[in-house]
Amino acid sequence: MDSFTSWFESRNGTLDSTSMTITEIPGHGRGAIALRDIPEGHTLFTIPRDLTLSTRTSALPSLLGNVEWKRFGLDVGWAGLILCMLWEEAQGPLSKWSGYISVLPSEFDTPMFWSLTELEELKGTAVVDKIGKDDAERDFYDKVIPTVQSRPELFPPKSKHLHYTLENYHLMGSRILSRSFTVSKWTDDLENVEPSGDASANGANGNVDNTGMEVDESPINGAEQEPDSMEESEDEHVEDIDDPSDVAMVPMADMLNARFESENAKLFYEQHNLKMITTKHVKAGEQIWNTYGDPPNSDLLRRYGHVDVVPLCAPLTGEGNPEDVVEVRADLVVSAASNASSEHLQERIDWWLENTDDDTFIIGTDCQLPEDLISFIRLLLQTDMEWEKTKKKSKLPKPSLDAEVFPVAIELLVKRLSEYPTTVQEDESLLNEPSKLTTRKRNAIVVRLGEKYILQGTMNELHKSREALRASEKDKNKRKSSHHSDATTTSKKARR
Ligand SMILES: C[S@@+](CC[C@H](N)C(=O)[O-])C[C@H]1O[C@@H](n2cnc3c(N)ncnc32)[C@H](O)[C@@H]1O
Repeated sequence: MDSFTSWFESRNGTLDSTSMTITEIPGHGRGAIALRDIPEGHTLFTIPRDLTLSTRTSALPSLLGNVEWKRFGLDVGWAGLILCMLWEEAQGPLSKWSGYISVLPSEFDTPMFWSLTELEELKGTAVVDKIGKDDAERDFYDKVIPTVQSRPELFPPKSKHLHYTLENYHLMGSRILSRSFTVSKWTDDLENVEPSGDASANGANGNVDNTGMEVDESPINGAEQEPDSMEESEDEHVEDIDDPSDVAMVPMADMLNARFESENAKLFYEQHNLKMITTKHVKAGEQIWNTYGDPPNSDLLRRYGHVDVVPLCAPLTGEGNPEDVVEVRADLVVSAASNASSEHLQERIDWWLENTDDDTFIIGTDCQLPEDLISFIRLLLQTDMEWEKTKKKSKLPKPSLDAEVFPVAIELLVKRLSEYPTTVQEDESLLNEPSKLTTRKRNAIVVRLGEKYILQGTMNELHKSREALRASEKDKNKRKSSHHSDATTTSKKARR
């Protein structure tokens, strides 16, 4: 770490080494530890914008030329930044970022690098379909290889097999996925900024924010020092951002780990610098945590290779990630509803997709059926006459949980649970013997068990609501009939 810190400071980064140090933390890789009590609002380190590594700051896009950059499709997605990182690495000590690239991790526990047997453990979860290995491979062959072959003076043929390999491409992609920030252009200077890909304008005016790591605009209470003009990075994952030149690697800021609701430092950005500032008092010896936006474990595992396990809130009990979710595909809803519904569903499904674009429903740890799911089930259950009315009014069915919806919803949850090859009990007993599990297997079990807890919890909540509905209907009928017999008695009395 010493050589990295020296490199960082030699490039005008500043680090308060009396307050924090970067060190190995068991189970977390490297992380930042407070060396003393640090007040809220304290600047831990500062990164000049031009020390961030992106397609705005690397010289490669301008050397290649904007027209060629676009011709090879490097302005779309992450291929451009990955190529910049491969190229910077190939420059060795001549690269401005050599002291940074050399300390980036070369091994990952993200599912991108799992064997097929390991991936089997994730069957049924939201992870498997989102790994994106094939898309990355396509970009490598369609964009990177043709670019490299077109300019031997920039990419010497003998360096091809050393640096511009598919394996390295995946490695750089994973580094971006787990460590990058969103660094947009500084708004005040937008007009002065050259089109992206021109290194002369690079980095002069970018705003930074980590892949999942955040920055805040709100004033910091009790700030030891408060920068004049500061913005906080948005809680926006780099995967979702529109402009790929906003994706940036931020040396030092990416050394901080994160844990559910534990953030005590955050990256703020100013016109020329990015600053890591404490957002809470941090005691000596404590870890300094950034935030990755508290995603569900399925996303944490896919992007970062670890999971969060903390106490869960009612209606769930035990431990897991409170932000966990289960995805339920619309086609599974259709199959759960098929016994109870009309045979001609395709027209309704097409209408639903046209009107909502919703083909997946999300259930969270509150274990409540989402309104859009209830509305979709009701659409499938409508009589032909009701369906004609819905079409005419162009209005989604009301999301009310009625007696007809319950059996379909319960059937749906049973079907969704059966997509996992193991049961809750089997997973729990596997987790009870941690010494028999690899980290990857343990993490896969935590992800799938978290999803199953939600499905089971939702089933319990549904049974409770159904009982409550039955009881209230019974009550209503009772009241109706006693009202009826009262009325009969009264009228009999009146007749007498
Ligand atoms: C932005 S980097 C943080 C620095 C990293 N630990 C390192 O050694 O360079 C993100 C990576 O740190 C690790 N990490 C972060 N938070 C963690 C946590 N709560 N538990 C385990 N690993 C964590 C994961 O490997 C993740 O991919």
